[in-house]
Amino acid sequence: MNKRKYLVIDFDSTFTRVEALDELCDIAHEGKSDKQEILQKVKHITDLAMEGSLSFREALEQRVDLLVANKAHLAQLISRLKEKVSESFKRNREFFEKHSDDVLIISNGFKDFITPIVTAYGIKEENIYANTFIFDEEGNITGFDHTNPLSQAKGKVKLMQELDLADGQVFVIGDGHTDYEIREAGLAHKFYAFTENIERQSVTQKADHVAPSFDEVLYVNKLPRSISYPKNRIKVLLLENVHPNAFKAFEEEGYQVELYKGAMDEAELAEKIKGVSILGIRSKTQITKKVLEKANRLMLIGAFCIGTNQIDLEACMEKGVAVFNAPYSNTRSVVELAVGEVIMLMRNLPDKITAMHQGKWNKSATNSFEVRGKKLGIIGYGNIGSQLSVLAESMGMDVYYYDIVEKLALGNATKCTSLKELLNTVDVVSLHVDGRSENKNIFGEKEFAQMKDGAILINLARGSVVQIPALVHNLKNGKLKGAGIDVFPEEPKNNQEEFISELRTMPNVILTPHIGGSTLEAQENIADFVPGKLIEYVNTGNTFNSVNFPNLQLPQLENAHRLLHIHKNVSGIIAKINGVLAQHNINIVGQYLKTNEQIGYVITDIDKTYSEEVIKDLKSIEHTIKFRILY
Ligand SMILES: NC(=O)C1=CN([C@@H]2O[C@H](COP(=O)(O)OP(=O)(O)OC[C@H]3O[C@@H](n4cnc5c(N)ncnc54)[C@H](O)[C@@H]3O)[C@@H](O)[C@H]2O)C=CC1
Ligand SMILES: O=C(O)CCC(=O)C(=O)O
Repeated sequence: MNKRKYLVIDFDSTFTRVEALDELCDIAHEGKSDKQEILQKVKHITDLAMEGSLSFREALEQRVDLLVANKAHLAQLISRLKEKVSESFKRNREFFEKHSDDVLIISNGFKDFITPIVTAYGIKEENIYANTFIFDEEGNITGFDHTNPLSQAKGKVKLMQELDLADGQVFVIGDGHTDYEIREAGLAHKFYAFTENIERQSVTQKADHVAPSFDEVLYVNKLPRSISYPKNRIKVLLLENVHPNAFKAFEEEGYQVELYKGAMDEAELAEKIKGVSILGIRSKTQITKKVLEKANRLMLIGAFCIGTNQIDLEACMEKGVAVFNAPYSNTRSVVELAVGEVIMLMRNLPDKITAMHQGKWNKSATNSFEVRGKKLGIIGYGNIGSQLSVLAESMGMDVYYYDIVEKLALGNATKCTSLKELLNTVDVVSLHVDGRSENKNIFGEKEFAQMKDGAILINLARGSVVQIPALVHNLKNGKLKGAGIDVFPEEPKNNQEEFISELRTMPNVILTPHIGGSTLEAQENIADFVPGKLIEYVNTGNTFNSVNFPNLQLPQLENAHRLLHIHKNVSGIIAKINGVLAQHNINIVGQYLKTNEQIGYVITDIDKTYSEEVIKDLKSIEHTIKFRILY
């Protein structure tokens, strides 16, 4: 038979985010000149007691003496504490209401302010154990009831002995040493160090389990809870120095986040990816089958950039890993760099600048031209290419473009029907195709030969697109006037590795370390955009804008549980899902399906009551890739 489970919960810094006596002191000393000094003293005493370096009785006496508070201050404190209930307790109100017989508040604080706060959550008044203040006739706090065991050292232990909860399992949840003492005395089965508000190493190291939220306690004990999966269990790994806003967004959501400056190679990442639910990368990290094989918990990859050619999107799909990118956030930055390079190269500036640094004064107009009236050829008229078109035209350039799909010309741009036509026509070629595998090496000797003599090449797209030996050859033989290259077939993994390329030291060549999108604005935009997409997928299942999943935009989940089923795209899966639900008499509130060639994604919102059996049956439908429940 399942034993009864008692939850013994601390109040200060656990049920509420704050220490109530600190708050009371703050209220009572409002407007007084020594407020800060007294507050610091009270906080210091609280910390000493929590860490176990000062006996509780002594700490309590010292703090109550410093308070100088009265009943009116207590009323203000209660209003303040109502706003400061810990988030994970707040969202599990239903649990307290339904399990009120098994929840006990045992605190070294005071009933005078604890009772109104916790009873509002359905906790029974008779299950609240705490101290009580003594007041004088004017309502001033003059002391506390010294006979109460909770006002004494090891008070919680004494009280637990008196309570005798031997008919059940006892789980203590708290942030302080006095909570651990119950477990130490053998009066609890487990001590959960609660770290949602404060983490004390002296306490966590003694705990059976560290609980960053109350959801965690409920989850590990298989108790009903308001959210399907504790957010603190979601591990996020961010590589390649993504902007700190991304770290902040995930941390604020309650996830565990780890940040690395550089990229990782396959072996390193295959090791590191274990246990990670969300991976954030930029353009350097290769997500291969080998990495994915080791990714035992991975549900999401965020590309903090535009290109996703570094990710094996199909393998991700087969594993049920959704991928999102930032399709617009850095486009302007790339366009501005392209514009700058067109001007620089037309004026032969890289050579002029190098000469000046060597002390050579070469004032001459030879080989220097305006961009006005020159012909710019854009290959790949997507988000970047078309934006460049507009800016280049505004500088007086004649724009030509070539794309493999039909694209509407912006402004006065001229569409070319073949790559050859474009190459034969223009003075500057700027590459803005994506890094799909078909684009590997598409620009080689044949294409250079089709360019006008003295033309310029700019590649801010992908290093795999241009054949470097052919580029070097055509720079050396003077066919090209110059080049601006930001991306390379082999790029260093981090800023410590050397950049090795035949292009180094070539005349009139701008070499940049893949920084087309590296402006503070772009990185901030990306870090504001991508985490939002990933968090939304975790919380709602929304895949709108995913680059590899069928795109489903979903309504808010209200008063229902959501079943997310990812499966191989074979016929009859939705019928099987509905068959299981019908067999268990479950009412479907809403259902959404989208497929692509490889996978199907079905979302089913159902009434809240169902058994574990339903979940087991849904998970075991043949061809299921991933299944999860959301509430
Ligand atoms: N250097 C850097 O830091 C950055 C580089 N990029 C690169 O720029 C690429 C383009 O970005 P967006 O314009 O946002 O992508 P996009 O997807 O909007 O545009 C790419 C365009 O290229 C066309 N295309 C593909 N292959 C082609 C081919 N062989 N010939 C002609 N057209 C072809 C596509 O049809 C599409 O219209 C990204 O995929 C990424 O690789 C993007 C951002 C920063
Ligand atoms: O900034 C980066 O790391 C990569 C930029 C890029 O190439 C992209 O957005 O596709």
